[in-house]
Formats: sequence, C-alpha cells, structure tokens
Amino acid sequence: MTSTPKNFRSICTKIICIGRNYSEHASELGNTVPTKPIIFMKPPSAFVIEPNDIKIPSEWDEVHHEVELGVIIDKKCQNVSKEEAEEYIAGYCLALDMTSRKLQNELKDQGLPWLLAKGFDTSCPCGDFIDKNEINLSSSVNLWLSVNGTMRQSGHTRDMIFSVPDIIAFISKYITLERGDLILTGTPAGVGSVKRGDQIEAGINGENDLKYTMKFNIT
Ligand SMILES: CC(=O)CC(=O)C(=O)O
Ligand SMILES: [Mg+2]
Repeated sequence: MTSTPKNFRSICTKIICIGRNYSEHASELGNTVPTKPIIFMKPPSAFVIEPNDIKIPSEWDEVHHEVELGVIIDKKCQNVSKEEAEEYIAGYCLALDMTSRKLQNELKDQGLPWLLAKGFDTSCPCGDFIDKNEINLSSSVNLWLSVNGTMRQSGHTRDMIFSVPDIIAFISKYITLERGDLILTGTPAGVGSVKRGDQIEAGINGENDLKYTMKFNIT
C-alpha cells in the first residue's frame, strides 16, 4: 500500500460528518452541546472541486456554508484507540459542508433523516490533499470562510469539543473506516446563507507557513 491517498476523492467510499463540534456553533443554531459525537453522512457524489461551481438544487433559493477541517483515512481500521488514531490518518483537506438549513430544520422537526439537506450533489466542496505532517494535532489551525469578500467564519480547531483522535476512536467503534474515507470534523460559528451569484472563498492557516485557500462560485 502506498503511503498517502492523494487521490482520496476517487477512492473515498464514505464521507462521515460530525455535527455540533464547536459549542459556539451549537448555540448559534439553538442546539444543545453534545456529550457524544453526532455523526451523519454525505455520499461521495457530493464532492466538487475547483474550478467547478457549487450548484444549488433548482427548487431551492439558498443554502448555508459551513467550513470544516477534513481528515483523510490512510488504512482500514476498526475500534481504534485515541492513542492509535493518528497512525490511521493519511492527511487533511479543507472542506465545506453545504447545507439546506431550511430543509434540515423541517426534517429534524419531523424526526426524519437529514440526508437530502446535507448530501445533495456539490454539497461537499473540497480542496487538495494536505500531507499529515503539515498539521500538528496538538496545535490548532484556523479555518475561515468569506462570502463576496466579507468574512463570515473564522474559528480554531482547538475549540473542537471532540478532537480528531476522539472522533476516529468513536466512529471506528461502530463503522469500519477505509483508505480514502473523509471525515468532516464540524464547523465553527458564523454559518449563513449563500445564493446563486455569490462567491465563497475559504482557507486554512496553520503552523509552518501552512496556508491554503479555495474559491467557488454559487450557481
Ligand atoms: C447543525 C449541523 O448542521 C451540524 C453540522 O453539520 C456541524 O456542526 O458542522
Ligand atoms: Mg457541518
């Protein structure tokens, strides 16, 4: 097996997302702060990369942006301990969890699954593979997102309720993780609406000159 799945988007079989992993974001939507990770999925057909557009499904007017740190799994694993978790990480990427908040709220009120609100085509814009050595899990990276040049989100991974090792340990107790799987680790506060014609720019800033940005038009 080669060491890093740089082509994770073509081999990914699961995009697993964590919800409400930053207490400020849980509060801004009036949600309680979780005591265990909340997980949900997007299908790999949700991926979109630059220079393609984020396409809002035709019957919707807007969707919400959520900037997140993506973690890419290196090798198959089950029941991994927190201490071992880093061994199973290939690298990272910048990712967005595009969401129809209106539909999500309607589905939540009826006790129904969120899949359509979170899993529509192009709901997972994502950037290039960032090597594991570029991000030190014991430090913090800054995730930011602007819409039409106005900053909307800026948060730090140190504020995550469940750390990356906590998340890998939790998920792998129940779901086998495989090479190329992507985990979205939750969004910091500042989520909000985008419409057709808007442009999203997002970035990640870390230690050792790690600076990565991506840009998407909304159509
Ligand atoms: C309330 C959400 O949509 C959860 C989520 O995706 C996040 O916190 O990130
Ligand atoms: Mg999210």
